[in-house]
Amino acid sequence: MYAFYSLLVYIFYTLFKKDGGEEEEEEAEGGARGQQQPPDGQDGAPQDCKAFSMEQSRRTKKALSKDPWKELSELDSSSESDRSNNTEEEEEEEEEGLGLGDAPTPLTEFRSLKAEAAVKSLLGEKDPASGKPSESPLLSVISHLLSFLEHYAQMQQLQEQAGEYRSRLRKEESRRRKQLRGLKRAYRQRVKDKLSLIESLEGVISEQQGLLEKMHEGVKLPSACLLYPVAAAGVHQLVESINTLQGERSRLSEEVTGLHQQAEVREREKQRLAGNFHHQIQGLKQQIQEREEELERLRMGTGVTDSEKRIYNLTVENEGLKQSLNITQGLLQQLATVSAQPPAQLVKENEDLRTKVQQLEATLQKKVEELMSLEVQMVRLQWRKEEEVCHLDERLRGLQLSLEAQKSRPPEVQYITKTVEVDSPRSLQAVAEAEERNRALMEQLNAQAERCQQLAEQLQSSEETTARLKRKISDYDFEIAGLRRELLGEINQLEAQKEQAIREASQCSENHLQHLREQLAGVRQRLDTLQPLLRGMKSDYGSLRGQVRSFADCYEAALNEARQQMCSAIGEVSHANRLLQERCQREVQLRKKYHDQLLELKGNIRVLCRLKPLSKDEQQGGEVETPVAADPADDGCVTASYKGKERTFKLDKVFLPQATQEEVFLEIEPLVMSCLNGYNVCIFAYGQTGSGKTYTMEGVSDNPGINQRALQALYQEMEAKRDVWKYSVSLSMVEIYNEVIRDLLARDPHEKLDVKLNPDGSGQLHVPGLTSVEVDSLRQIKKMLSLGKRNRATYATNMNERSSRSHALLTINITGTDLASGIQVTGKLNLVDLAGSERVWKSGAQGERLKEAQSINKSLLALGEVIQALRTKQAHVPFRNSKLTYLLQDSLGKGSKTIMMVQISPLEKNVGESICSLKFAQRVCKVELGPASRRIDSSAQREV
Ligand SMILES: Nc1ncnc2c1ncn2[C@@H]1O[C@H](COP(=O)(O)OP(=O)(O)OP(=O)(O)O)[C@@H](O)[C@H]1O
Repeated sequence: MYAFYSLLVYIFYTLFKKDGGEEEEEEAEGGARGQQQPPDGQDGAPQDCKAFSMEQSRRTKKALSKDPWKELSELDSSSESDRSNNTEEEEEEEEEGLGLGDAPTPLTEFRSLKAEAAVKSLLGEKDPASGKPSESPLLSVISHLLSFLEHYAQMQQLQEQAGEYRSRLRKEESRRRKQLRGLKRAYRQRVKDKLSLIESLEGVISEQQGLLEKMHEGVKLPSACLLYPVAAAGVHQLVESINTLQGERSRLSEEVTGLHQQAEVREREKQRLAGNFHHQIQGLKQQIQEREEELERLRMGTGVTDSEKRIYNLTVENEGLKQSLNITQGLLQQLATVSAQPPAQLVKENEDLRTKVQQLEATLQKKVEELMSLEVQMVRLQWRKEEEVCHLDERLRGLQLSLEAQKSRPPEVQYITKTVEVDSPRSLQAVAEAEERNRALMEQLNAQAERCQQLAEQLQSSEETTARLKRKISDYDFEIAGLRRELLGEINQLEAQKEQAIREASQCSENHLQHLREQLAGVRQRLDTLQPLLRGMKSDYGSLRGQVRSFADCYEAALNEARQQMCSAIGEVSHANRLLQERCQREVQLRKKYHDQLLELKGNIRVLCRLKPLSKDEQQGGEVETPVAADPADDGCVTASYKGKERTFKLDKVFLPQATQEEVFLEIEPLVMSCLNGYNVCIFAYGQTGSGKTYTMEGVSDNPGINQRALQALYQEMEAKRDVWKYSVSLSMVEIYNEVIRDLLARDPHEKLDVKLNPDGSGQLHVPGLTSVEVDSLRQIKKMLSLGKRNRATYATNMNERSSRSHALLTINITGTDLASGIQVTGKLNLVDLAGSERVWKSGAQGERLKEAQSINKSLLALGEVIQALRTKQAHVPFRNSKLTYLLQDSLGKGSKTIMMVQISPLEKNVGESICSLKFAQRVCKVELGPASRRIDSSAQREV
């Protein structure tokens, strides 16, 4: 409020104090104040008006005295080098000067209204709406001011509200998102937990089922081990206790089964071994007895062959005994393996027994070997003895035979005696011979007797040897008997040791078995005590099973519930989001509306910027990085980097390169449509050659631009309103080339036209001789447009060159008559495709080109001057300085609605031109044409 009252006091003071002589200073001050804008880019707030010092005022004056458009006019004459030296400095100055005095402030608004009111009061004008004389300027100014301030305050409030809503919306969104995330996380965790619980429970159930089945099969397992404190400790503890009990149970059952089996096997083995041992001992005893008998028989002088056989048999038996010993050893080993497990004592005992048996075996083996060697010796001796005896017997037999033969000789001697008696001489000789023979025979006999004697002696000695040998044999036999006795004793000892070992082993097994039985009894006792618990557990298990079965349903139900909750939460959030978004959109629309209203009130020229996309050739040429770019976050901002410096330009709207023709048209559609309500609208495309002006305005055959779309939209609207309004549309097309106006719809487009004041005294401009075609359909308009285009093309020597060197102007005049009241409104739509704004002088153009450049520059400079005059609200606006501005006077003047479309080529090589265009655009932004006014002719109003 304080600011408001301060402002009012200041306004009154200014109003009553100042007169024409001080106007300039006032303007400068106003400009300075107008420039003040809050740092956040909002339009200037009035409260700081007093705060700005005289220094601001001085700066403003300086800025105003430096007219940027003067620079352009100097361009033709000044040299390139001079300019390049000064460019930086001038640009800086321009930067500072930009926006001075143009910002919409209450004071400027007030001033314009004051001036308007003063003019009206001077002319004695009446209010066109009410027909009453105009109010006192002060009152109207104050009322305007108040309404403006009201609007402004409302707008501020709405902006604040919108900001608040937006921040609240953001907070709400983030909170909802967080909530949603938390819910999702909790839900996922719950699902995971439930699944793991189900898995563990399923495992427990399957185990329990298996156990139950085993129990049902009669396996006496320590099922009581399965018992555990149920439920109270929770499912988790239950699972753990079940697992541990299960482990203990299975371990115990295995142990018991193993012990049972061990005990049985050992019992069987023990019995079998005992039987085997007994049997073997019996067999050994029998064998020893047999061997004793055999030895006895040997001692009795049984034949050598039998002894051999006996020895062989004994050896075989010994082998058998060895084998049986091996078997016994194997069995003992098996027994040791069977009982190898836990009782270490048994293992040790078995080991001892085995070593003992091995020692015994070794001793037995030694003894058997000794016995065998003795037997072999004995057999050899017997053989020798028997051989000798045989030899002696044969000799004796031979001697006896020879003796008997000698004894049978006497008949031969008798024959010799007889012969001697019969024949004496001869008988004497014969007797002598016989006696001789008898002597010889006697000698032989004596020799034989001696021989017999010798033989008898020999026989005697051999008999003595035989007796000696027999004695030796008996000695050997005795020795063998002793050895056998020893062997028997050892065998007995061994047997005793074996029996002792078996006894010890069986005792040990018995003890172990007893121990196992005791353990089993203990386990059984535990089983008995745990049996009731097991029964309880069974019931618990049953209930648990039931719980588990019902858990799935509960779980499903919980899931569904959670899902429903989530859905409803999401629905709520999305609903709230939607509401907030709608609200936000409404707020944004409202804000835009108020902003537009504000602009409309101020009558600002709206400046739109369109960035041309890179063509395929440009993209292939590697020019993808562009120095001019739009800010995606702020659709009113465009930045350009030039010589390492980045400049930001704030415009009303910036279209990205990918913006479509439709998007561009949608932005300007409301303005175009206001023609139907009696407004003058002008849309002009500005930019260097090739930046897309013609594309935006005319478009291409399959993608029309603003011109065609505007006409189409106007026709659609006229069609829609045809019951209420009657419209008539006329169209004209001109081209301005080298400051000459040519009619593009005329039969002879070469004819030069001129702009003149309408002789009807309305103060309106007209072009005498300009063809204005009444059109009543879109088709006809299209025909006219193509005719104009054709004429322009036919007229041009080089169409492309020409098109960029001339301004094309399409004017549509619409007169609407309200069928009910008869009120007439007249609107005008000027659609202008300007010539390229580039600096042709740079190329050193000569002749025709120089003339073209000069005329383009002249017209564009004139446009700049007009803009500057409008911006600074000069009393005189130099519309007549060029054909272009003169033609556009209705559209650029007060009460008109104007849109400037700045076309920008984002290429590096064009950045200088682009920055120039953007600077010009920013200046145009600041132009205030005042509130748009309708052209209404109520003279034709009917009596209703
Ligand atoms: N937004 C766009 N999308 C696609 N192509 C475009 C766009 N803007 C311009 N072009 C293309 O760029 C080329 C030059 O465009 P255009 O002729 O409209 O430029 P201009 O500024 O009118 O040039 P001049 O001043 O010489 O008439 C044309 O081929 C046109 O099709």
